[in-house]
Amino acid sequence: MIPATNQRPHATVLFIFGGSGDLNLRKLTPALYNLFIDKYLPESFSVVGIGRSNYTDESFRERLLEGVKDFSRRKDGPWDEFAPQISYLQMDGGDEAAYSKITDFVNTKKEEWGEDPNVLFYLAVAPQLVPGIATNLAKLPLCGDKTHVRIVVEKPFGHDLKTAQELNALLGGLFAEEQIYRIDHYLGKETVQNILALRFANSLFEPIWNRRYVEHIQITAAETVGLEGRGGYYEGSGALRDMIQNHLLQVLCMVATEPPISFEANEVRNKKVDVLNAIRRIQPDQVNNVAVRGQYGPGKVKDKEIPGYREEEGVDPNSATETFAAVKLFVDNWRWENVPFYLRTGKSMPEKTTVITVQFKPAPNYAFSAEATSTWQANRLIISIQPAMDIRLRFQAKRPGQTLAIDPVEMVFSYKTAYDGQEPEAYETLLLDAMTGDATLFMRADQVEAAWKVVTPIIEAWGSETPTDFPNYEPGSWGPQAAIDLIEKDGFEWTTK
Ligand SMILES: NC(=O)C1=CN([C@@H]2O[C@H](COP(=O)(O)OP(=O)(O)OC[C@H]3O[C@@H](n4cnc5c(N)ncnc54)[C@H](OP(=O)(O)O)[C@@H]3O)[C@@H](O)[C@H]2O)C=CC1
Ligand SMILES: O=C1O[C@H](COP(=O)(O)O)[C@@H](O)[C@H](O)[C@H]1O
Repeated sequence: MIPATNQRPHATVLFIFGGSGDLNLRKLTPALYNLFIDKYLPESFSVVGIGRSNYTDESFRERLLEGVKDFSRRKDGPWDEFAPQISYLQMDGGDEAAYSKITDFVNTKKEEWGEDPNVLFYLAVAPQLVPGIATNLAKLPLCGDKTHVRIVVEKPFGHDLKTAQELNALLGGLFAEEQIYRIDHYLGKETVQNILALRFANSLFEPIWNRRYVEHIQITAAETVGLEGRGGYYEGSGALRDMIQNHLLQVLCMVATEPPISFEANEVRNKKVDVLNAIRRIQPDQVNNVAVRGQYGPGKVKDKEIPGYREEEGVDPNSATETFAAVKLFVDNWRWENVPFYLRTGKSMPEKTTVITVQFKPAPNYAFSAEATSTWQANRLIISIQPAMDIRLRFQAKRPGQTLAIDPVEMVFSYKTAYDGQEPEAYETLLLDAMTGDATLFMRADQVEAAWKVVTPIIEAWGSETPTDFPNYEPGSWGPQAAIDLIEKDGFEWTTK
C-alpha cells in the first residue's frame, strides 16, 4: 500500500520483460511516471524495458511517451526529467547468454549509485514464456540475493490447477516465496483495498456482516469492450479463467474474510485463503445449476456496431470460449452459512462497471400498512469499485406528507467528491509495493491454487461439452437469459445501481 509518510523505496533497477508490449505501454510506464511525479520512486531508479523488438533508448522513450499521453491519469508533467531513467535492452528471453547484459547493467548502476540496488524483474510476457525466463534469471549470481531481488509475475497464473501447481513448483524451486510477487491488479485498486477499511475501521458494518443479516451478495464486473485485439490470448482463456478465477474471487475474499489481526502480508493472505478453502466444492452434476456461460454474437454496444465474438481476429469460427460467466457460490463457514454469493462478468455488456452489492434481510414490518410497505426495497450496501468509486447505503425513509408512506433513499460516499479524483491507479500501488517488498496485495502460491480449485469443477464440466446455443447473448445486454434465471430462481435480481 502507498505509505502514509512519503518514504521512498531503496535504490531500484526494474527490468520489464515485455517492455515493448501493451501492458507496459498502457499501465506500467504510466504508473511509474505517476509515482515519479508524486515522488514515490527511489532517488536512484532505473527501468529497463526488455524485448526482441528493435528500439534505441531514445526511440523506446518516445514510444512510451505516446502511451503516457494516451493512458496516463496525468498526461502533462516532467516527462523530460523522468525519461532518462528509462533504457531498452534488446534480447530474447530464451537466449541464456544474453542474460549477462542484465548483470552488466546492474553492476553499472551499483557503481554509479554507490550502493547495492534492489532488482525487480517484472514478467509482462505471455504465460508460456514465464518458465524459461524465470529459469534463466535464477541462474544469474545476483538472483542468489534473496533480500534484494524479486520477481513479479503477471496473470494468468497457470491455465488450470495442474499448470498453476507446476508453475508454483518451478518458481518455488528457483526463488524463495518472499521473492515472488503474483499480480492481481484488482487488489491494487483503491476501492478494493477500501473494502477492508470499510469493514474493519468502522464499528457500524461488521456486526451485521454475516448470515444473520445479509441475505445475499453479488459481484458484477462488466465491460463494454470486446477483445481489443487479444483474441489469441482470450480464445484459450474465457471469462471464467480471465476474470472469475482471479479478480472476482479475490474481491469475494475481501468481502468475506474474517478480520485480520494485522495488515502484515501473510496474516491478510492467510485469512483470504481461508475464505477460498471454505467455498463449497461444486459437484459435477450441479454445475449446470450454479454456473452459466455465454458468448456474444454480432450487434451493437452503445450504438456502435460490433462483430460477434466468433468473427473477431484470432478466434475460431466455432469457438466454445465463453465471453460471459456467472456463478453462484457458498462460503461454508460460521459467518456465511447459506448466504449465496453471485458472481458475473462479461464482455460487450451495456456498461463498464464493477460493483459489489450486499443485500440485507428484510426488516419485520408489522407496524406499517401494506400500502406503506409496497414501495420498500431491501437495505443494500452498494460498493462501486469502478468507474463510479462510491459506496451507497440504501435504506427506507418516510416520504414527507400526512400519510405514512415509505421510500427507498440513499446515503452516498464518493471518492471523486471526497478526494478530488486523485486516486493512484492499481499498478502504481502494486509497483510501489513490489519495490518496497510489501506482498500483502499479491497472491501467494496457495491462494492461486485454492482459487483454481473453486473453478475446476466448472472448467471440467464445460470442457467436456460444446455449448449448442452459442452465441447466446446480444452485445449491449446483460448476458444470457440463463444468468438472469440463476439469481431470479432464488428470489433476487442482479443489480448494479
Ligand atoms: N495488456 C493488458 O492490458 C494486460 C496484460 N496482462 C498480462 O500481461 C502479459 C503481457 O501482456 P501484453 O503486454 O498485453 O502482451 P503483448 O503481446 O503486447 O506483449 C508481449 C511482450 O512480450 C515480449 N516477448 C515476446 N516474446 C519474447 C521473447 N522470446 N523474449 C523477450 N520478450 C518477448 C514482446 O516483445 P517483442 O515482440 O519485442 O519481443 C512484448 O513486449 C500477459 O501475461 C497478459 O495476460 C494482464 C493484465 C492486463
Ligand atoms: O485482467 C484483466 O482485466 C481486464 C479488466 O480490468 P479492469 O481493471 O479494466 O476492470 C480485462 O479487460 C481483461 O480481459 C483481463 O485480462
